[in-house]
Amino acid sequence: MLTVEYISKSFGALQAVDNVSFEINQGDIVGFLGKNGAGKSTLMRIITAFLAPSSGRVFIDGDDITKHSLAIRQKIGYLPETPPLYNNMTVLQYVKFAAEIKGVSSKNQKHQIAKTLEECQLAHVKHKIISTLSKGYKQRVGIAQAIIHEPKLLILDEPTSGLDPMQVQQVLALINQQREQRTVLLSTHTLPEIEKIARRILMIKSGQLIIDEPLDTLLKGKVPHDNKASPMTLEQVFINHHPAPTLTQHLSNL
Ligand SMILES: Nc1ncnc2c1ncn2[C@@H]1O[C@H](COP(=O)(O)OP(=O)(O)OP(=O)(O)O)[C@@H](O)[C@H]1O
Repeated sequence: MLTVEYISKSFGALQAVDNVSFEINQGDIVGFLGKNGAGKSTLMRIITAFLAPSSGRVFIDGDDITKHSLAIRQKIGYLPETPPLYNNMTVLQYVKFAAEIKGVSSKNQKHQIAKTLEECQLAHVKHKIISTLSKGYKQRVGIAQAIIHEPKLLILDEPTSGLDPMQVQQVLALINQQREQRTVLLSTHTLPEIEKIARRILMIKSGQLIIDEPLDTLLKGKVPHDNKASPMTLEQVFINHHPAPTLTQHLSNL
């Protein structure tokens, strides 16, 4: 359903995304991993048509996103790293506003808003002003605006960032519920948690895609440059691909 073909993006001399290609099928939950600055947000912004690539193309259901951008946006729900919330609105006002700008028909709005508030466990705070909510609730409001129009593809940029452990569990449970209805691509640094819900892992390093594998295969363990295989956690996989610099390398970077 999502095809990313040879995407590159430069900011001046910086190559933020470097010739990345992958496909995601309907119904997958895909964890998108990488160090800070690896290029995750940039790629997500390109997939959601918020940013134009320097080269390459993105297709959703076979349609080039640059050529069908309005229709395509209807198929995508996007939660950026900083949720686009209006803090002085109530939850209900904001979700209604999101429904309107995303083209939910007035006939369906009441039902759709109630369904989304229920799904995101926000019904009991619907009359609260967003600025008064905890970060976990705010993140769920961010997810509500992303799914209000029933998109087929949900792109979530670090949805668990800055949340306490309970809030992380709640947000991940909500994301996990989405698997029945949508394809989900989410970036995160909470690796033990993503290990519980993702089916597939993409890892990006310095703008390049270095891993695109089913989670099960990845956790069977294959140490780079080594033939040995032993089960490992996602955290170990990540660390193996991001070895700490040697003292000499560290000093030469100073
Ligand atoms: N608008 C921009 N102008 C210039 N450089 C940018 C811009 N957006 C991103 N970058 C740079 O591109 C690189 C990739 O950034 P990006 O935000 O995509 O990384 P990331 O993997 O999402 O990191 P994080 O986990 O910290 O959010 C970084 O070096 C960043 O500083």
